[in-house]
Amino acid sequence: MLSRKELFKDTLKKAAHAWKRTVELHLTEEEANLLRLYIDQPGYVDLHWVMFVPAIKGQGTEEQQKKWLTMAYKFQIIGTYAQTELGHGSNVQGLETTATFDPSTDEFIMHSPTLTSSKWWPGGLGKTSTHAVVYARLITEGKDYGIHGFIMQLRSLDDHSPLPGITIGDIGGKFGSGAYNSMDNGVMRLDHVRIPRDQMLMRLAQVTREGKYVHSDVPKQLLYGTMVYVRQTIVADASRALSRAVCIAVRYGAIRKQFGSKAGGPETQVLNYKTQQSRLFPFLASAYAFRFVGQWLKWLYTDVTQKLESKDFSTLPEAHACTAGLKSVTTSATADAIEECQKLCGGHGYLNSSGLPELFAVNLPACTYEGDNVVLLLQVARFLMKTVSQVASGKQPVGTTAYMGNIQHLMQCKSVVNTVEDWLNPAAIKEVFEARALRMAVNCAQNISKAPSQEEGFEAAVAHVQLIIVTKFIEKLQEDILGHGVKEQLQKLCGIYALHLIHKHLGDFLSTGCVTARQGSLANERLGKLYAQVRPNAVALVDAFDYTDHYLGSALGRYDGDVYSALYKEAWKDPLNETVVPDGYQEHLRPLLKQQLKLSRL
Ligand SMILES: CCCCCCCC/C=C\CCCCCCCCCCCCCCCC(=O)SCCNC(=O)CCNC(=O)[C@H](O)C(C)(C)COP(=O)(O)OP(=O)(O)OC[C@H]1O[C@@H](n2cnc3c(N)ncnc32)[C@H](O)[C@@H]1OP(=O)(O)O
Ligand SMILES: Cc1cc2nc3c(=O)[nH]c(=O)nc-3n(C[C@H](O)[C@H](O)[C@H](O)COP(=O)(O)OP(=O)(O)OC[C@H]3O[C@@H](n4cnc5c(N)ncnc54)[C@H](O)[C@@H]3O)c2cc1C
Repeated sequence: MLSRKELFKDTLKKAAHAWKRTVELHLTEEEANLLRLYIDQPGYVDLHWVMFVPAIKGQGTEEQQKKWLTMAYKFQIIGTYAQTELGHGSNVQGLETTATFDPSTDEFIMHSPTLTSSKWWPGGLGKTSTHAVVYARLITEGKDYGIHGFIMQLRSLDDHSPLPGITIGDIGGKFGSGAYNSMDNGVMRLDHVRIPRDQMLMRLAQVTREGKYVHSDVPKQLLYGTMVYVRQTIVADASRALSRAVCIAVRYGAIRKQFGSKAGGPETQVLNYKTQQSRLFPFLASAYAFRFVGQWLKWLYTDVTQKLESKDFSTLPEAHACTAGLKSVTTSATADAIEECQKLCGGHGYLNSSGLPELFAVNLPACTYEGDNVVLLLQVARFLMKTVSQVASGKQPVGTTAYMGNIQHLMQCKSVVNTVEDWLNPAAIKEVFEARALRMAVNCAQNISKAPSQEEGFEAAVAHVQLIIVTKFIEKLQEDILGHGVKEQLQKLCGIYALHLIHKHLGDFLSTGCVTARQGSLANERLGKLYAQVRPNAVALVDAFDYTDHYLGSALGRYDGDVYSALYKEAWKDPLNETVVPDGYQEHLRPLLKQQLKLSRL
């Protein structure tokens, strides 16, 4: 119910309090991150910790890190990541802001040459950040060397006013009433602003005192390293958001009753309807699947980072493909699922007090920020096409594409499934996912020379990423899992995750010849049985996420199931209910009613 200004101020207050507690309690970085999660409101700190600090860590020299990170870690400065412009977001190489080296003063001149070169979107830029890593075209000795990162001070550390030559503001209200409106996404124009040469982030490339451009012996893609890092964290965010929505919808589904009473008996819990289960349980399974793949992705990222430190860049393309692909598939599925959970809760799901509208509005932009999901999947397609051509020339693929090495078998195999029970076999499931992904990638690679099709590449990328998620779920189940019967429940969810994808993408599986129509219908039959088996434990499976009522913020998703009293209480909190007769009655309602009354008496 807060206005934009109040909401923004509230975010500042919460962030300042969280930082105070972080310091007082000597929280570790991991604990401090958890604190941000509990605050649960997008704010400038996200950009400071998730992008500004990592950008300096990844692209700054040791000296630069020492200088800037020392201040950033103590919150003496607040930073953001200023890459996107009004005219270009996806196409990073198309950015227009310039950083022209002036050897006479040993400075860069930072400038926005056009309206479309205005920085547009960076979180925290609008009203909060004192500093930013600004991405701009480096020009020296008259030559344009493309996009590089620069540290800029934006606002005075004394009175917070923008420094000379810098025009900054907020870009305006965003989707939803609360949601991302707590964040001051900003616009910035630079008018020949001078910064010292040593504020260019110089780990990947340097400009010498004389103005000579020198590139280090590291891949230039490391410039995109911060985005790889954040995409990896977004997968974990998506799984959390999805599990919150599912928790609300499952708990409410167990409370809500409609129809089906026989001889005056109780009505049916909506969760018992098969249609409700077939819409909802795939989301429950996806929430677990995304959590497991997110844990694996975190491991992959750490592994790649360690390799990069010892100058082994071999796994960088795979890390890019995995983070880009998983970020896309998990955030798109999550946004769709939250919206569907709202429908699964009927009319009450549309109320703000259900918690679902806010959850949707906060998570929807994850499909766009940190790389539009379609653009990122096209990057995965590019990686797959390269891998296919390497396999064709005899190179053995590794990591998540290792299955492509089994090309002879996977291009021809027919699924071994013959009965409904056969679809319980993880090896049978994995084989059809591998065969589908490989065949789609190979078909796309073969067609590229004839008529390049973006959609074919996109679909092949989706198939590959879904294979990764299914595989990581299956691998998780090979680990020791504590708790009586827990593994069995997870096996059922794994089955649901994989089989619902076969159901959804049956066209792909049929057209690539991986499964027959009969096998497809056996998969559906198996899926129906799994839904029935999961139903008795559905509430326990969402309770296992261990969310407090406060964190869930939903009248429908309450742990105690006392949904109706909660909805009733929430309704009375609405400002419209502060007075019995509404504001506006005297000016607009009363005269109207009186006039109609007069007319009717004539
Ligand atoms: C004591 C301690 C106290 C600590 C206290 C802590 C307190 C804690 C408080 C808070 C913590 C917060 C908790 C964390 C919670 C997480 C919250 C998450 C919130 C997120 C907020 C997000 C904000 C959003 C920010 C943004 O959106 S930033 C902007 C993002 N922009 C994009 O993503 C742009 C997308 N476009 C691109 O990436 C590129 O343009 C492109 C599409 C990849 C194309 O690139 P290019 O033009 O160069 O073309 P290509 O020719 O296609 O590529 C060339 C080759 O490069 C390869 N490539 C491309 N990208 C990469 C990459 N990233 N890595 C590696 N390689 C890459 C590509 O494959 C090509 O290779 P080739 O071999 O085929 O040539
Ligand atoms: C809430 C939010 C926070 C953000 N925070 C930041 C931030 O802190 N810092 C920052 O720098 N940026 C930030 N951004 C910007 C964000 O990174 C960009 O919006 C994003 O990268 C998408 O770029 P775009 O807006 O240019 O979309 P566009 O590329 O213009 O996309 C428009 C449409 O075109 C399609 N499209 C584009 N290129 C292709 C292609 N090659 N092939 C096929 N289809 C294509 C897309 O799929 C999409 O449907 C934020 C954005 C949002 C929404």
